[in-house]
Amino acid sequence: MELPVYPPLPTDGWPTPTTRVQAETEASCRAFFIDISDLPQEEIHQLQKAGFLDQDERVCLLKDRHVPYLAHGLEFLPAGFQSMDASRPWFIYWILHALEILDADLTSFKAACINTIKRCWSDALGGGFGGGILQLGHMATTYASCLALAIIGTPEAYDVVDRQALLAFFLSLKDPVTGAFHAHEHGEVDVRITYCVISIASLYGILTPELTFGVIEFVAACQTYEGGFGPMPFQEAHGGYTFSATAILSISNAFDRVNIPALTHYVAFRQMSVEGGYQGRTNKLVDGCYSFWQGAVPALIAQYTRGIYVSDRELHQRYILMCGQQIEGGLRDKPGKPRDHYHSCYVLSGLSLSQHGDGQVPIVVAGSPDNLVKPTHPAYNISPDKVLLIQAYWDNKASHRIEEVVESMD
Ligand SMILES: CC(C)=CCC/C(C)=C/CC/C(C)=C/COP(=O)(O)OP(=O)(O)O
Ligand SMILES: [Zn+2]
Repeated sequence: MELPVYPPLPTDGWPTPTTRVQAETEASCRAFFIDISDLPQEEIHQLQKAGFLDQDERVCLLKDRHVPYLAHGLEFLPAGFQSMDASRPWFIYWILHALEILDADLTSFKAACINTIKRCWSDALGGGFGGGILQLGHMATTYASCLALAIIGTPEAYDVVDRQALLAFFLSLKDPVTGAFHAHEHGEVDVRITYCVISIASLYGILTPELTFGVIEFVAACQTYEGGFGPMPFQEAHGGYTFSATAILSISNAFDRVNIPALTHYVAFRQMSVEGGYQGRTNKLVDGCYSFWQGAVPALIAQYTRGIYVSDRELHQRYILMCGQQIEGGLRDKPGKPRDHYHSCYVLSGLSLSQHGDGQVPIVVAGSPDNLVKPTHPAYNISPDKVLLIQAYWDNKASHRIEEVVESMD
């Protein structure tokens, strides 16, 4: 008689449920990796008619379907998204950024986006932008609001932000023990929220020593034995936090404070060898949003990886194009999952980074050459031009202010 194994193994023949779902995911991706040379001519014609293949039988980014899906999301959300009423600035950021990557015209949305974000400022409730009108200010929705205004990129948009009130809001949520930041009063403290503060403060010209005090020490303490970063010291490394930590280090020019070879190893091994996309953490499944959260790291550390860009960019783009697109428009986590605006934003951001790298490596465009999209800044995830524009805007204001003071002294 065969002896039992404690605890009992699953009865479906797989050693663990994790092994089973990984194998299922690989199989579902393989089904999408069409080898054109294997297809009958009739099927090729159908895929060309559907817009998925171009005349030369190369896979296409369905720009003409993603743009209307995204634009429609600003004006209408299905009932199933009701719980997202506390995420209005997030929708605005996700959609505007995805549209800017696709080089769509944002003009007709700008005024209503500015009006919505303006009304989310939470004056009576302690400052910050909330997730909706009359909602408590929160660091994550403040981050999304300020990024959306930076994408809109006009003085009217920038001036929605009272920078002194914003700085006061940030400082009110600084944790005196760790130097990191709370998401809201009594809320969680982690490296993601700290990234929200550091990136917005650096875009809005308010990155003061009081704000940055202790931040790099906190970030360095979040690096784990795997080489990635967790939300807090001694917690599991994950793509969302690894991006946040790496972007803070990039903005602060502080890579000398962490173990870069370990980080390089971590991010290189989060790219899945069969699927081509990224997993969020070790032994978990591929997901399109990590095309950005993990996929930004090779760009952020490119100058420290001895001329090697630590991502297989062709394989990555194959995952995005063949597994990440919904044929009706919109992008997704993986085959079998429905499209949504969060994934549309981060899958396209990941595609852009995979194509452009850190801006110093040659561009790689998999599939049709028309798949080329606009670049995104790997640390801020808005257009690099919009980063320069907003930073120049505050610099100019500061120099005008200095001129006024000097003139008043004459
Ligand atoms: C700047 C900013 C707002 C950053 C957000 C970063 C981010 C995406 C964090 C993810 C947090 C997390 C622990 C997800 C795990 O979810 P899961 O267990 O469902 O997913 P998994 O299986 O892929 O790990
Ligand atoms: Zn995801």
